Amino acid sequence: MTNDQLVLRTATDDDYTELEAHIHGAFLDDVDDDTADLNRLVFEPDRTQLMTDAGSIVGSGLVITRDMSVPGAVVPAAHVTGVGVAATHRRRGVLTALMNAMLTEAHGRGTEPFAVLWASEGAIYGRYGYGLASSRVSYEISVRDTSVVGALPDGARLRRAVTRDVLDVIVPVYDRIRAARPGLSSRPGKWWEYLTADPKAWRRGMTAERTVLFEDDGGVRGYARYRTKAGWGDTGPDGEVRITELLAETPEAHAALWRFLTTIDLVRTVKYTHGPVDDPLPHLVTNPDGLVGSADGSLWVRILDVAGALAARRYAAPVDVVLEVADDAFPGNAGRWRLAGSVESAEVTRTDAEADLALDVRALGSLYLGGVSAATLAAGGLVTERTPGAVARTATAFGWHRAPVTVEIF
Ligand SMILES: CC(=O)SCCNC(=O)CCNC(=O)[C@H](O)C(C)(C)COP(=O)(O)OP(=O)(O)OC[C@H]1O[C@@H](n2cnc3c(N)ncnc32)[C@H](O)[C@@H]1OP(=O)(O)O
Repeated sequence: MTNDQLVLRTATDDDYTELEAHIHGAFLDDVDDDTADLNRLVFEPDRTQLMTDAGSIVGSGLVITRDMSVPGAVVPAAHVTGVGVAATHRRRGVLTALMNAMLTEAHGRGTEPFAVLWASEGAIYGRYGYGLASSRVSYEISVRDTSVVGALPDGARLRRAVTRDVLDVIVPVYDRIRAARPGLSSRPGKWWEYLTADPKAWRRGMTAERTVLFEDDGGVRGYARYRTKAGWGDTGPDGEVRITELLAETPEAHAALWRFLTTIDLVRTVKYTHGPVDDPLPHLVTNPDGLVGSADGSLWVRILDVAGALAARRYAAPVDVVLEVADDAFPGNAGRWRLAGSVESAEVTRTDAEADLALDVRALGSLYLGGVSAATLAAGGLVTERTPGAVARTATAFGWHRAPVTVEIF
């Protein structure tokens, strides 16, 4: 027994200031005067769940309304963030209550067939039906050992700018790339304003953010947002470039942006933490050994509506398969589903037919963005093959020609 007076409720606009302090506290930080109002730009109080104790906030979970690209489609997805429980109130089920409330609200809308989040710690979210669905590659590039060489194509040029001054040209580039790349999120409303606000507190010892644009006859075809830091060591200059995001629509733009970033005078190290696992960079540099890359998990997907989610995406090869799904939290997802899909269309219906594959909703979340193979999960015992050959067929169909990537931690 405790003396807690815990109340679970939806936030209002008036909760903002206390909520900011609470979330910063949960993440071991203080609210900075410069940034205190920034999150308000993207705050959705009516989708924010709070736990209060005697009226004070002790737990939070935010859902943000955005779309996410999936194989062959762009789908509304509940973007879950701002999860924090006060250190005084941990390990007694507050997160579980908040997560149930967030997922129930998103499920009840009927428009978001899945929820997605970045985990602060990978051990937390599997229990709520989230599956690890993508990885990112973090590069630390020693530019003395490797770089991208070559010249700008005729008619092409690079231009440097303050990011906020060139939103009119980079937003369309982002949106065109996003439409075809699983894992990228829409940036509706004030998202761009928020992401490019560039307050000092976000710089962590680096310069203000700059953007380099690649332009050719077709207009702006790629950009990289980045910061620099001067440094001097015993053997001379030791500067650093940190890339915020790099997006290119053409091979020329991709190569030119990386060439620029890996050949800036006085720079010895280039860091980027949002590389896609299928980035051509290792094949372009003069020496791939100079690219120190480590992959770790990024997006976690929770399927809220099996039929809606599977019908929303497309499949790399024709597939006709019966999936038997287990889902304790949302029983409407459980049972057998027949998926008939291809690159053009997908249909999902309830069926009594024998299952070809059996899997938990968590495994389905891992498969959803096309970044984790059904064969990998089957090898781990997380997908069970009931019909011989079903894993191979499903692995091919659920895969995609571009790996999921996310260039922003939301
Ligand atoms: C999407 C995002 O926003 S990610 C950010 C998550 N937030 C943070 O990391 C901030 C610091 N941490 C916290 O605020 C809290 O510890 C939280 C939110 C991670 C967990 O909140 P709690 O209220 O303690 O979780 P709750 O008591 O509901 O735990 C539910 C289960 O998760 C487990 N769990 C909770 N946190 C962790 C963790 N960090 N690592 C492993 N297991 C965990 C609990 O042991 C419990 O397990 P059980 O179901 O087997 O009993």
